[in-house]
Amino acid sequence: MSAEYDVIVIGAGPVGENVADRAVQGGLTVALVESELVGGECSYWACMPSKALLRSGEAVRAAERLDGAKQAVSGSVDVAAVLRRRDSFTSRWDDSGQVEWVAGAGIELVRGHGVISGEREVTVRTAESGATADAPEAGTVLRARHAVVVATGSAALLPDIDGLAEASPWTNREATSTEVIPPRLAIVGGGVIASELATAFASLGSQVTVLARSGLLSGQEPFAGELVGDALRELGVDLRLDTSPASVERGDDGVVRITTDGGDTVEADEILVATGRVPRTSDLGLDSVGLEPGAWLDTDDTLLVLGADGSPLPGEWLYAVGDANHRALLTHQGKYQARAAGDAIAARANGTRLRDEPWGRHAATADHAAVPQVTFTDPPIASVGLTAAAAEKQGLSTRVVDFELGDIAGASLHADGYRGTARMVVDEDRGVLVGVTFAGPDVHELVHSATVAIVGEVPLERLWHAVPSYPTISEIWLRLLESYGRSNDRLA
Ligand SMILES: Cc1cc2nc3c(=O)[nH]c(=O)nc-3n(C[C@H](O)[C@H](O)[C@H](O)COP(=O)(O)OP(=O)(O)OC[C@H]3O[C@@H](n4cnc5c(N)ncnc54)[C@H](O)[C@@H]3O)c2cc1C
Ligand SMILES: NC(=O)c1ccc[n+]([C@@H]2O[C@H](COP(=O)([O-])OP(=O)(O)OC[C@H]3O[C@@H](n4cnc5c(N)ncnc54)[C@H](O)[C@@H]3O)[C@@H](O)[C@H]2O)c1
Repeated sequence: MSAEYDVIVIGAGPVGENVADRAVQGGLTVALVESELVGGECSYWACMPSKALLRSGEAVRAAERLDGAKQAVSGSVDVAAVLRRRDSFTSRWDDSGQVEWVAGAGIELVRGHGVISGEREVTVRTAESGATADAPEAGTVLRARHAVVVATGSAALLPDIDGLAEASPWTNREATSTEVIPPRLAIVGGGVIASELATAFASLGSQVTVLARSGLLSGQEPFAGELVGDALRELGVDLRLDTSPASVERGDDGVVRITTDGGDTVEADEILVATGRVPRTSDLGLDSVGLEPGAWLDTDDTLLVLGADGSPLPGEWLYAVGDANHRALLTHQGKYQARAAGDAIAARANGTRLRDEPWGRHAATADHAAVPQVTFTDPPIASVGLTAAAAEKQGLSTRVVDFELGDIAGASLHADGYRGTARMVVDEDRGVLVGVTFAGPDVHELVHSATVAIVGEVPLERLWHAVPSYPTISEIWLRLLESYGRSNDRLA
């Protein structure tokens, strides 16, 4: 069986859904191929359930930090209610709502595992078709008139640790969909997933031990990891930094015993691996078009896949968006790429003008300059652009300004004993911001102001005229600019 469409998208996560939608809006016909649930990792095992597991504990602690409110808080988080709320956000792992959206958007959903079987050709394997990795030809063949888009996302990386694979470790999937809060949970890793899920499970009553090879959140400003580390310790988490498991064993009693590289032993009921991601490109037929199976897919800024010679494949037909291209492993950034790619495919197909210059409609320029991220720890870390260290590494002439958030009137009103730090990194040659980090309670929503300033390349002289309201935490902007200006001609 075969069928022809203008565009075939492999993977119906948030990013695949968006690229398909944009291509349809550009007047093209689109088949969207999905092997599991429409909505992808983000909806069912990542962003949504993890935030649902975190939010109730955060709300309770926010009240506990505030005199007058803390007296109203009795008891602890209701675990069963939190799990019910998580279940409602994942629609109990039922994708019919998203399937309905796909149909309403005019996209043709094809269930099954998509494999690139040649130029502009995808073979979809289903259990019924009898196709296998060795005999993929038994599947349904889809042909694309214009483009094939890889939006297959990423999966948890399982590090090569003696005994780990045999110990039935949890990945983000088991952790975010669990019905049981393990009394003792060991988490391997010190990045965003480890920090968020340590916060969530400690709030839900687990005794959590974190084994992190380096510090916490090491890709972010150093004060972020320090603040989150202190908060995790206050939640009772046993933080073992500069530590990795040397071996892991699950005994007949079900208990996981971890021997660390320092020779210590940690016992736990479950072990969660949060040590990074691998692309879901190993069984995707990449070798059929000269690409390396299992690798992240490099792209240009219109998201066209680049071959080994650094140029798009002949005929410019293969795109990669979202986690699969490793530009930024974040839903919002993948969806931004999807808008650029979907519109670029339509422009190329319709022969209309391609705006692929930096910051043009069809170029994902922000991936290089202004990627925002909120780490939903308690307190959260909200950052965009470059850290001070990354800016220095790029050879920029920078000035770094820090200010304690607790010294802002709005912050001290917001929570008693408010503790947090903000940093802005200024490119001194251009007089604009290249990076901003806020670390403190309820800073999540502040980050978009910084994103606008960076993307708009707003000169600091002009930013000075963006007056934050009193008494809000946004007054951090005034304090950062005052601190910068007092010893700098630009704002003197
Ligand atoms: C625990 C956790 C928490 C996170 N929290 C956040 C957050 O708060 N905010 C944020 O921005 N990001 C967060 N992320 C990252 C976010 O989940 C990813 O960046 C996002 O899911 C990427 O979207 P995607 O569409 O590229 O891939 P995915 O969401 O992984 O979707 C890919 C889809 O492709 C399908 N697929 C794969 N291969 C094939 C094939 N061959 N044929 C057919 N279908 C296929 C898969 O079944 C899946 O449905 C989190 C990640 C984790 C693990
Ligand atoms: N709120 C959000 O935006 C959010 C939430 C979760 C995940 N994500 C995305 O998911 C991606 C993956 O997150 P992640 O936390 O898995 O990866 P990561 O790359 O951020 O962190 C991996 C961590 O594991 C540690 N590590 C690696 N091997 C180890 C070992 N053998 N022993 C001990 N520690 C080890 C590393 O030192 C590092 O701290 C992130 O890049 C992020 O973009 C985003």
